[in-house]
Amino acid sequence: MEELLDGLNESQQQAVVSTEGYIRVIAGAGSGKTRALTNRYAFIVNELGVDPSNMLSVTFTNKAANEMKRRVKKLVDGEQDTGFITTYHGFCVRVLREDIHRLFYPKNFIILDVEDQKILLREIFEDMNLKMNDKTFKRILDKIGMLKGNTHYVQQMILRGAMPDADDSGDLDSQIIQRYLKKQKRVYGLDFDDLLNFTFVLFEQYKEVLEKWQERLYYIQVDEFQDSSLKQFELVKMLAAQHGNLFVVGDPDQTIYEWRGADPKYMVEFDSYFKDAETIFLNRNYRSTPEILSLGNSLIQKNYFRVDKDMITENPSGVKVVHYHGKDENEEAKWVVQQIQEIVSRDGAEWKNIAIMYRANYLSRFIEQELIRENIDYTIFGGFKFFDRKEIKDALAHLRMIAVADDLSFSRIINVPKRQIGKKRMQFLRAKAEEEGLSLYDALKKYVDHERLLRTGAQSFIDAIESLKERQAELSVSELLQEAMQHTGYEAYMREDGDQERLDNLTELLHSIVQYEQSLGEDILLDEYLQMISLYTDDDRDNQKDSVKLMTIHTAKGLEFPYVFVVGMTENVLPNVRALRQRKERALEEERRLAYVAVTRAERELYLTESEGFQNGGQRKYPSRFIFEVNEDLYERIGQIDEALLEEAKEYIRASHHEKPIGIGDSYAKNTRVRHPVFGAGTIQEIDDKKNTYLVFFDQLKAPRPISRNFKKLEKLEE
Ligand SMILES: Nc1ncnc2c1ncn2[C@@H]1O[C@H](COP(=O)(O)OP(=O)(O)OP(=O)(O)O)[C@@H](O)[C@H]1O
Repeated sequence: MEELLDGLNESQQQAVVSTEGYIRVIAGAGSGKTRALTNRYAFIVNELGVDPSNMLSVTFTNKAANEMKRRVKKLVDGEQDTGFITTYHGFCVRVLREDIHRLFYPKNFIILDVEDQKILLREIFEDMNLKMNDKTFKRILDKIGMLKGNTHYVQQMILRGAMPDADDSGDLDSQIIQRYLKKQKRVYGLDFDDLLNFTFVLFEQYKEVLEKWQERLYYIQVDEFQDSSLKQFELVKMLAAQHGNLFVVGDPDQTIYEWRGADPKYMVEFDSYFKDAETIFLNRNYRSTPEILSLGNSLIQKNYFRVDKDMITENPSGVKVVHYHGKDENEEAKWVVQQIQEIVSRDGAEWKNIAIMYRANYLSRFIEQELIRENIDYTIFGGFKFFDRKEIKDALAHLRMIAVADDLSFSRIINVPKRQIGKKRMQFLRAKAEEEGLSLYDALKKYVDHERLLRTGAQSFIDAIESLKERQAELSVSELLQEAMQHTGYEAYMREDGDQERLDNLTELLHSIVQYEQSLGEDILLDEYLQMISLYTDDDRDNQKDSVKLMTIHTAKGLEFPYVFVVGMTENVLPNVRALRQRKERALEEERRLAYVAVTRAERELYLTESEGFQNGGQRKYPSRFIFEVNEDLYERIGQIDEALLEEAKEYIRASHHEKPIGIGDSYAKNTRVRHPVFGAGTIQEIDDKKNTYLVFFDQLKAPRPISRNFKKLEKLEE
């Protein structure tokens, strides 16, 4: 027990031992929530004697899940199954693998990523003789996403047997979408939205399945809860209903996915959903110097819709934060790269200790050019879609052929390398498969001696796959992949192709599997591996190489680096002008939270940079309002901003957007009784006009808290 509490502060310890009931932990940036969550998991297993299969631990990414598994394994008996440390989607896959047959889907359904979705759409476009381009794809994918915003469509997909022929009566887009659903059903593929929706439908229609999971999961904990969507919240709420143990951790100030449905409200109003909910605050930051933290605090205070909480730190003082202003993009890039070189030679820092962050992918370009010029090795996180690369998808399709032999994987590799099975022969196979209700692979096996398939590589392909299928149990996943690449001739084909980068990528894939096998310390099953990979998203790339790391702020979530550069801090970029146009003041707050996330990634030194010039639309570039919002004493400025430009910038900012959200809360008099969504009831003790705050003495807290007068959720209590 001591071991699990050792080195934790009082609030962290409280979080670890709070196992029963509904509990929310509001944990600020760098406050050690990962450590608290991991130790809590171990506490429940080791000290309460609960089996890990009775516990669900939801993380935001697969990478976070793997990291947590690794840490948990060190604390609990290594043999324990940690399969329920997973993402929302990963959990849904578990549920569906057990019971999806009730919805007339096979248990080995496949998971479709965006690339797979595009392949299906491409086929449809071909069938319908339509021209395709990226824009149409995106439009259709967006529409499909909208259709899948609720569960109504699921009913249509789960009807027993094949779906009826596409109805060609609607407009073109809806015809495409109908065909898409039908194709999806044919390959038994579920995309990310389906995973959640099918789970909901399953739970709704088969109460016993829901009850089974409710019964099984005694303890549920959720990380990054501020970024949960309504559906995700409902899912955990439903699951926790039986045993009533739901523990959520998050930081409302770091909600950065509102644009895709996340809502910090479930965190902020947690106690209105669950009456006896307890709240624990983690507000000691272990990551950053006081200089960096104060700047973060000063920035995020400008948000109206938030729970007021200042982070504190006992870390030793460091250097001041720097705002660099350059005369043009070139100068900005040069300055950043020069600083990086200085940091390395001055502090003996490693390249990988340095991160460059930006609001949008395209902003990496000007920095990249300079890094290349100076011969500095760098890696782009996220933007580089490793698992979307052709050779990687091909390699994984081979593994899928061994595991499920689904039509998508089959179509992908049957003629790579060339086996003389082109369009015509594929049409023949498709027709046979359709007529007889077979998969393409089964149709190939059945008709391999048919004259249409003579003089093709069909037989040797079948032999290779079948022999690997037989040996599946005795080989590890990495061995299977290696053998598949050899026996099917894929590796030889790659070698002939001569693209070294592709070969390197294949080696890297193999390497990553070996590493994964080793880090888990247990054998993984092929099915499990494939499932994990198909749930991977861009956020999950891990990279230990000693190189400077470049990434968008979204990708930086949850990470930390000794030295951080936030580049392109220009008005209209951060805050992003399009987001502002679409969602007005809500977006401005989200943009500010993004800036806050970026700033709070830094441990020792933080640099905010921007430069003059013109934006794409011809608009003059101004420094971001977020720089002006921060108290000036908190940073040092390098580079001269002309008076005129400064005035122009401030005028532009004043004029362009609402200064304050509409409908700000009323003004209350001294001694008014109020209710706060997190702190509960309290009395206004004083009003500070200068800071525009109320000093409120909350009944359940020992010291008063300053609450912004603009905070909308401070309600008057009628007593
Ligand atoms: N009790 C502690 N004593 C010393 N260091 C700690 C303690 N708790 C956490 N840390 C360290 O503080 C840093 C931040 O912790 P962690 O990454 O868990 O923060 P977080 O709350 O997830 O942050 P964020 O939400 O900003 O991503 C880590 O380097 C961690 O090792």
